[in-house]
Amino acid sequence: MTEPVLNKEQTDTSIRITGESVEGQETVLNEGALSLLEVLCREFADEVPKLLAARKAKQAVIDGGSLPDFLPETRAIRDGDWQIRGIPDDLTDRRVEITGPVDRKMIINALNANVKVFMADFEDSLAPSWSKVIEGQINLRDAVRGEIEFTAPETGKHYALKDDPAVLVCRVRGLHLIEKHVEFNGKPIPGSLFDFCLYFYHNYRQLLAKGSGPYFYIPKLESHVEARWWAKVFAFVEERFCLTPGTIKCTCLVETLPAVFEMEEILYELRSNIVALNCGRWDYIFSYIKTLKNHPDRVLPDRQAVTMDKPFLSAYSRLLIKTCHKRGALAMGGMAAFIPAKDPAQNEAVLAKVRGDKELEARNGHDGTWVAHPGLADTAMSIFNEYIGEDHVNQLHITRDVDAPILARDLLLPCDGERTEAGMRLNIRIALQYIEAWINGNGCVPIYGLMEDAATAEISRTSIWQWIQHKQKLSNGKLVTKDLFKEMLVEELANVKLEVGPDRFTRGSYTQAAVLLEQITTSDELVDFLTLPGYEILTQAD
Ligand SMILES: CC(=O)SCCNC(=O)CCNC(=O)[C@H](O)C(C)(C)COP(=O)(O)OP(=O)(O)OC[C@H]1O[C@@H](n2cnc3c(N)ncnc32)[C@H](O)[C@@H]1OP(=O)(O)O
Ligand SMILES: O=CC(=O)O
Ligand SMILES: [Mg+2]
Repeated sequence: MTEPVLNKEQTDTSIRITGESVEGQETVLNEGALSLLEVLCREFADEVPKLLAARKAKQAVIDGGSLPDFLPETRAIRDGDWQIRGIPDDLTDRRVEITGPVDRKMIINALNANVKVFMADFEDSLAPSWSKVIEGQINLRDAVRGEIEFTAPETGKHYALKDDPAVLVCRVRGLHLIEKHVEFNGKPIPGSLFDFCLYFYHNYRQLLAKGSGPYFYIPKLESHVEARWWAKVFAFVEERFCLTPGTIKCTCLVETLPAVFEMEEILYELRSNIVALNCGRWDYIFSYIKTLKNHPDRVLPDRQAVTMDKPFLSAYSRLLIKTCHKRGALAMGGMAAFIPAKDPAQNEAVLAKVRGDKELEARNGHDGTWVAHPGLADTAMSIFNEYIGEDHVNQLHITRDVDAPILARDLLLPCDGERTEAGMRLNIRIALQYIEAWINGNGCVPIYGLMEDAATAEISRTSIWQWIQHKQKLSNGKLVTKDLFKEMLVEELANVKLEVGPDRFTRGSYTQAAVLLEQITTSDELVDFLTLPGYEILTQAD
């Protein structure tokens, strides 16, 4: 049965759609979905600015010289004997998950890849223009119904789902992002509520009917109070749709420094709905820079030197595993940013790096990992197969009980490594090219053989900001200043022009990207997320 269609600005609810019409939007912006969106906004939207303000208040204390620590007031939760509610059958084996934006062709490729799960991303890898967000929901709706097909206009190649596709998990936007094309009572609504509402509403019945369920990845949480907000959203929706409590399942990324100190509490707040935590290492590194931005002894080296074997990152991975397994939750690893190279010899080197990274995760006791590209799925799969063995489907039995306790100071250890001119210039070129892609609607791009998305690019631009603020000397003795950065920016913009060629450069928005990069790198206040000013540019014509 088709539901009534609502056109731009014509709802009888307090929800107002201000975005331009997108082809096919009537299938996802229908009366039922908008009516759920309205109640969700009425119940929960007002709390989001308060949660964001609480982040700022906590940050002010750390900026004043304190370091993050485990919370004394929640000790009883950490000491208590409790478990999460349980893991549905189709989420017990997550040894390899592919991630990718909600582009139609990529969704089909991802669901067909040799992986257990596909994380369909409205976050780090998506520049959330109105059309991309709506098309993404249409694509996922079609995918859930097994009706997704695509023919590439350039090649004529036809894409369709194979039998037995990967399990679908939808990553919604973080709490800091708004969806400005939808207003509730005259104000833009939280992007997270929009993504959650549409994916849930259009797919929960079909997913449950085939033995799966409405599964979500929740990004960039900073506290258990934010987790409580999500728990309330889930419980509210379950009750409204007469679903058994715990039908909605989520995996939370632990990808901010504040959140690593509240992992037990996050699991506890969401214990009815949560099945796993995930080491979102790239945002975590970005958050380490951001959270400790006033601490001169915590300045990071070149981005390439910040690898998962560094003590502070190793402590993060091991504590996450220990915490999850104690509570019956899975502990997912993260993303190696390498992507396959066309040249076979170079590709061997890429696969060796991916193998090393995945072995470290599997050896630590992670239950699964992420790959950015189907060409890496077999490599990750073979490593996790080896560690998980024939008798298990995950590593929940690895409790890490014999490890020495992991303390706050382990999570906060400074990271050694050089700060080089080459590293600074590379950060500039990466940030420039990524911002240029993002403001033109492409949230994930290959740059110099690596996958770059919002999280990796944040590291590049905040590293430079941090080096300027803390008057770092590069390994060649040069002092990092705003002026040095500006000089390098001009030079690296010229280098990017040489690399991409004059045609691409002229067609693109590199100068606009350089202006934004200069603003956010030389401002004394650290801009919270590059996607906030980026979103203004991305949507300025709307
Ligand atoms: C920090 C984090 O949050 S990590 C999570 C967010 N990041 C991501 O999800 C990264 C997703 N990955 C990607 O977007 C892409 O792999 C990129 C942009 C890095 C590279 O893309 P491309 O340059 O197009 O890769 P390439 O040309 O090698 O692709 C080959 C094929 O694999 C497909 N492919 C590549 N990556 C993916 C993916 N993640 N999912 C599905 N299909 C993919 C391409 O669509 C292409 O298909 P085709 O041969 O049918 O045309
Ligand atoms: O979302 C993942 C990350 O590494 O950031
Ligand atoms: Mg992230």
